[in-house]
Parts: sequence; C-alpha cells; structure tokens
Amino acid sequence: MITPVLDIRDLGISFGGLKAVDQVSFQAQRHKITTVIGPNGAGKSTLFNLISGALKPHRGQVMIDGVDMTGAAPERTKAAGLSRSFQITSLFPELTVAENIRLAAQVLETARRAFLPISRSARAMSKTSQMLERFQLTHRRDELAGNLSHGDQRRLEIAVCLASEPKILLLDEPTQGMSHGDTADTAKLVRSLTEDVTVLLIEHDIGLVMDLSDYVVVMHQGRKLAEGHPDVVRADPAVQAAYFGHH
Ligand SMILES: Nc1ncnc2c1ncn2[C@@H]1O[C@H](COP(=O)(O)OP(=O)(O)OP(=O)(O)O)[C@@H](O)[C@H]1O
Repeated sequence: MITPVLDIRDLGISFGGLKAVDQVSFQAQRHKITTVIGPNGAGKSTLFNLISGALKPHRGQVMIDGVDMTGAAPERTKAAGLSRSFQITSLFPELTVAENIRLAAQVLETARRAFLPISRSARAMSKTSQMLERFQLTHRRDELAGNLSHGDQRRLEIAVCLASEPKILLLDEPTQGMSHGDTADTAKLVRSLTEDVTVLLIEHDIGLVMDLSDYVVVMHQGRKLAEGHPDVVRADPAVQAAYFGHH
C-alpha cells in the first residue's frame, strides 16, 4: 500500500464547549492539490494549526509520510517536511527579496556549513537563484520585500516556503486580496507546485477551488461534511445546502 504523504485521523480540538475541529479524517495524496473549503468559522484555520503543530489536538493523529507527528511543535513538523504560508504576510519587509528566500534556503546546508558566510553557502545561493527565476522575481531580487506589490509579496511568500524543499505545502488563501490577473497567475503557479510538493490549500474562491483542486474536503461546524473530486462535492446536496446556500 502507498503511504499517503499526509494522513489526518479523527482529529479534534475544542475551545471551551465549542468543537472547532471534530472527528476530521482525510488523506492528501502525493503531488496533488487537496483543498479544504467551508463557510466562515467551519474550522479550516484551526485544522491547519493542528496539522502544522501550532495547536495540539485533543484527539486524533497527524501522520506525515507515515510518521506520527501528532502534537509535534512547528519546528519539528517543518523538519518532517511541512511548510506553511500564512494568510498574514510573514516576510521580513526590511530584507531584500533574495535575502528572504536565502534565509529559508539556508536549511539546505548541512549543520556544519550552516553558519558559513553567505557567499559560501553554495546550495542556498543556487536555490535562491532558482526560486527567483521560477517565481519571476529575478528583476526584483535586490528590492526590499516590504516594497513589493501585494501580489508579488504573496508569490514571494510561496517561494520562501518552497525554498526549504518541503514535502507538503500548506497554503492559506494564497489569492486573498489579489487582482483578477494576479489570481489567475497564482492559480497557475500553485498548479505548477505539484511537480515538487503536495499542496494542502484553504481557498474561498469557489471557481478557483473547482479548477485547481484534485480533491476537496468540505468542513462545516468543525466536522467534515463531504470529500471527493470537485465535481462530486459540488453536486452533493448536503454541501449545496450548507455551503452554497441552496436547498
Ligand atoms: N483560539 C481560539 N479560541 C477560541 N475559539 C476559537 C479559537 N480559534 C478558533 N476558534 C473558534 O473555532 C471556530 C473555527 O474557527 P476557524 O478560524 O478555524 O474557522 P475557519 O473555517 O478558518 O474560518 P474563516 O474562513 O473565517 O477563516 C470558530 O467558531 C472560531 O471562533
């Protein structure tokens, strides 16, 4: 049997009496895009916090590539190959575009080489150039990250996440606040990421979800309401009632 890269089993957490995530199970298949959707307050961000280790679940398990990482701190899930991009920008605005990427790529150097001067961090330097080119940011490499447009910042954030060569990328609304053109470019970019990583996405733009996702998990009031291929999920009457507001 093939081990799923991410296996969520019966995951749950409560805040006071509120079951924010309740008995949620699903698997993300390697090099595919799995998207978590659901109305506001459905538990999507909490689910991401449980997977990345920002929150410890009260029940259930998080398996990364067959290894039990339940409740492991974010540094450990990161070392296990999980990288997360936040809704709120997490770049260093006072560093250049290239420096932001190189900092993340520094983990590729062996421990012995990690503290070498920048000019001798060969792997990190080459990864940085590769990311700049792939994300069409080479012409902006020496610009301060804080001076980039919103769309470019979001793309840089994804480049930073990818620079450490993770197995799984958690993207929380990568197109939020983007123009129509930037959204289309980012969708293309996210699709191309599956060459390298497995993508777990939170996205509100339902058109984008249907275009982009290989698999959709629908959450509602903390629970998994449905899962499957985008077309199957869209046709599900329970999903239509809860999410699209139809009856
Ligand atoms: N730290 C917390 N303490 C108490 N309640 C919380 C906490 N974090 C989330 N909640 C509650 O848990 C529920 C799920 O919230 P969550 O942010 O995960 O939903 P979401 O699906 O990501 O929503 P949105 O689409 O609005 O981002 C909500 O009712 C929220 O108010």
